[in-house]
Amino acid sequence: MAVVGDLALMGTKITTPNKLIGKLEKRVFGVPISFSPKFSFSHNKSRTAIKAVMQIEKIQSSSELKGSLKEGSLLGFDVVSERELKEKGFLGLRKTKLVCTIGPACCSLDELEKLAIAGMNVARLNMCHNSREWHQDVIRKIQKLNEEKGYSVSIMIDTEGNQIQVVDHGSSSSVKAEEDSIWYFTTEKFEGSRPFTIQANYEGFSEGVNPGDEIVIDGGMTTFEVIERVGNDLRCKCTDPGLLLPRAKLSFWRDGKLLGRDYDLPTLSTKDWSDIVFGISEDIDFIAVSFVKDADAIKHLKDYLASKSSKAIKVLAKIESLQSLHRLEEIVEASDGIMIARGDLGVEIPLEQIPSVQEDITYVCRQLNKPVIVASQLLESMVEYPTPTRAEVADVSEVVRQYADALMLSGESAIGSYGMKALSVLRTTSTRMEQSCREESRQTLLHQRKLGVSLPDQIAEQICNCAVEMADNLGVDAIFVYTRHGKMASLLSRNRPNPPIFAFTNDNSTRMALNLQWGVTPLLTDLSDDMEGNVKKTVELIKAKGMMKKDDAILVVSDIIPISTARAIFQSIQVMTIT
Ligand SMILES: Nc1ncnc2c1ncn2[C@@H]1O[C@H](COP(=O)(O)OP(=O)(O)OP(=O)(O)O)[C@@H](O)[C@H]1O
Ligand SMILES: CC(=O)C(=O)O
Ligand SMILES: [K+]
Ligand SMILES: [Mg+2]
Repeated sequence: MAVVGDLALMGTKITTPNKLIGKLEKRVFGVPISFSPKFSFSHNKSRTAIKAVMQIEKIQSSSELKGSLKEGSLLGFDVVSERELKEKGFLGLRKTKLVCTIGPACCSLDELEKLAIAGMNVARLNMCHNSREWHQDVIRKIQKLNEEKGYSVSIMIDTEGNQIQVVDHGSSSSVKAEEDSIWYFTTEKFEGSRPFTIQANYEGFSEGVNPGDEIVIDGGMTTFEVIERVGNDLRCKCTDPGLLLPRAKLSFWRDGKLLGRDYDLPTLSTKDWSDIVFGISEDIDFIAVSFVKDADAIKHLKDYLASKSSKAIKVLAKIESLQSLHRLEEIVEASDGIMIARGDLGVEIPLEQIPSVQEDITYVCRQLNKPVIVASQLLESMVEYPTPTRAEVADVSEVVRQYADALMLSGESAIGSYGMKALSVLRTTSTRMEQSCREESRQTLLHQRKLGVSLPDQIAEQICNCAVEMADNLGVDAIFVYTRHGKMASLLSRNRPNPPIFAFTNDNSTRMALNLQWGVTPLLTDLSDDMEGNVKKTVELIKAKGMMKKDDAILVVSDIIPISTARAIFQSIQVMTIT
């Protein structure tokens, strides 16, 4: 071991394998590692010493490691990551996660397995559609694939939510509204055919709506002008002809602005609660809450889950209304992640605002360390056609360039004829853009919107910020993190490092939650209080699978490991080379 310098902060000796000295001197010590003055490395809490130590040390040869292997130790690599790693090496692992909406076009065991093989990390079930039995069947098929065939696909349910929409427009398919045709909007149920009548789902839909206001269908598919009120009903003229689809969404506008009406509809309806209870009983991993207005519903649901489910089901807030944009930060803070639901968002804000709103939400999520999914119409043309438009590929690339955690398919996989192809377009496009981001050293650009020292746990945040800076500067092959609840893994991911992050956890719900996190490959394994033992064991297991070779360099970050005797919490960064 060679001593290359003191880290002035703590007077800790920094030691490093000889191979890395050159790189270290030039690239780590050449670039100042800055620490916030607020940050203190060592302080005492009553009866608990918290100590953060940064050490770089060489871990010795494989024969030494072998001795620490416990018989029967397992390393929960999913078959897809394992294959990808063997084929493409550490740097070839895709970082951006992929979510697929499951629907009639992809719900057989065989089709679900094909999606899993093609890289689906999370399966989304939209509770707006289909029966309870259908959803249960899909969930069980995915769990069967995970258990019996070694995949690791997380399951998300997406609530129906409360929104104003068409329940009946006189047809089971789409209906054309012609220019100047007169239509009746009502909540009254009608039997059989009643031409030019649209039944809305909510009694109060016309409250506060005046003659002269506009009803916009599905964000601009068709537009009507209100001519008169007849009781609760509205008589309207079609001013912009177009299509009325089943379950089309209605929004109300005055003088070019959305009519901001508080409908007094709860974010989670009775049906949503019943779907949530169902989801808990089926052991799902994520609940995406539709039409979130503020943080209250999210907090309420999280409290409920904490009391009802032993597993940590993650709650994602869908940003798809104007109201949610006004309360963005509090919603992001309260939730475990965000979905930018561009479909409904485009009903509430002008379409040209979506790209910048998407960028802003993505930025807030990274600052607050919450994973973010960009959803809807990424490859919409592929619902019908086998190739995407160039503009769609450019959109997907832009999402990847913005470092969103995940991309989502909706109709493309649920009802489209080319779901597998669409997933493969997401995979190849994201891999390509990730590669060019690395090549162009976009880290520099990334740092222009520098991560602040903003999170409550400053020690963990600083350790992870420094660890990623080191990992990139040293050009290590992988980052290993040992984490029980996934916090350190997500803090590393937040910095969007060049090398992949292998997150070793002993908690299966942490593993399934990390499936949504950019650049993280979660692995289920036993963890003991002996940090050194954990590292040795996992390295050896990965070596045994032929995934690591001599001279590979790995940066190791450990989460909070209680050392029983000292009652201390120990967090560290280590660098090791495989000999
Ligand atoms: N489980 C399902 N069964 C039948 N059709 C489905 C199912 N899931 C999705 N679809 C179909 O796929 C299309 C797109 O799916 P998705 O649910 O993602 O869109 P969405 O309506 O924009 O979502 P949301 O209602 O959450 O805003 C839907 O219009 C629906 O026709
Ligand atoms: C995904 C979704 O709910 C939307 O885009 O509206
Ligand atoms: K939904
Ligand atoms: Mg929606």
